[in-house]
Amino acid sequence: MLLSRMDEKVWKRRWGRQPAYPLDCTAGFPVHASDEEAAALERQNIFLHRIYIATTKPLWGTGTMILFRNEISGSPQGCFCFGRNSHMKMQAQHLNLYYGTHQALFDVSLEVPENKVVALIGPSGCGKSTFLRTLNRMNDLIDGVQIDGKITLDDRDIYDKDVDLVNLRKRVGMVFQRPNPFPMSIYDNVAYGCRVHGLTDKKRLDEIVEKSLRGAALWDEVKDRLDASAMGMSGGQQQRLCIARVMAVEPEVVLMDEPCSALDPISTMKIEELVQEIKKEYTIVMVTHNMQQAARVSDYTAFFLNGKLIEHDTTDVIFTKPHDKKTEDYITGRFG
Ligand SMILES: Nc1ncnc2c1ncn2[C@@H]1O[C@H](COP(=O)(O)OP(=O)(O)OP(=O)(O)O)[C@@H](O)[C@H]1O
Repeated sequence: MLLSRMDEKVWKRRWGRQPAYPLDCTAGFPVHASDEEAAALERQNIFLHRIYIATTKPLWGTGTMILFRNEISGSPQGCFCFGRNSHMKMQAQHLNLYYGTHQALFDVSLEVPENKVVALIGPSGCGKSTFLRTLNRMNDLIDGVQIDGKITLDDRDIYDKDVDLVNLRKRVGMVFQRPNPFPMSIYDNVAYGCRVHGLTDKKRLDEIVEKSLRGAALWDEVKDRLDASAMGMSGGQQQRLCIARVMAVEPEVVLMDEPCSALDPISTMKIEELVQEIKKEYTIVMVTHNMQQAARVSDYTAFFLNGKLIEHDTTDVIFTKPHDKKTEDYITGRFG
């Protein structure tokens, strides 16, 4: 008998908090029981006497999973997840990628929870940027790239034939390693994407430009020179401008490929603060070489090596008690 739902009042009384639905299980065994089955268990007090809590584990999401085992046999009986279980905004499943005959990604499966920051780490050439680019099909622009596997955005495969790439890249925006403002005014940089998508109303554009620049913590610095060229800004300002430009089209996911690698420490700090702030509204996947940065800004960390995803977990777990020796060696600077 497996538990997946219990009477909420009973649960609340016992655990002092509301259970979260839908429940799920990452432990690799099913958790389905009807309400009647769960209630029947409760009536018989089976929950109390025969099943005990064996493990609590933070989930790849935002919840905690309690795994129940049979007290006598020790076999898993089910699990219960509480806390809010994040919606998985994007999921890669068994992804392989080839540049011509060179295979750069091997069977990568990774979930990206909504409104979280996922850091991709690993030594140079391990496939972080390649993986990042698969999330909005930027690799399609490279000749000879072949992909198999699946990547979903809100459960829809982004590699389906009828997916509109312009719309996909609006929903999944990208900030590059080096700030790449367009050679035009600050205002026009931010308004660019909206205009491409057909927005011409000046008042609406003004609102969007201001909101995006505020969102990118840049408004106060540039509000009096919106018509000045973006090329005259500092590197850190340019990178925040690029983030504002992405935010202006209201993406759901923001991909960042080492967004601070060309920036000084103060600009880096500003971008990190910005990432913390904007994750309330966006889901962020960030490639970084900087371990401290991954530890500071991300909720989850995925470690890549030689095109393989070695492991992924909460950032806390990856940095304090990784499961794989290779991860530990990399985190502690023994290689890479
Ligand atoms: N356009 C390309 N054509 C052919 N091979 C490529 C291309 N881009 C990347 N690769 C190869 O794919 C592998 C993964 O590269 P990728 O740039 O994704 O790694 P990375 O982990 O992001 O590295 P870095 O940290 O140095 O940016 C490498 O072997 C690289 O040489």
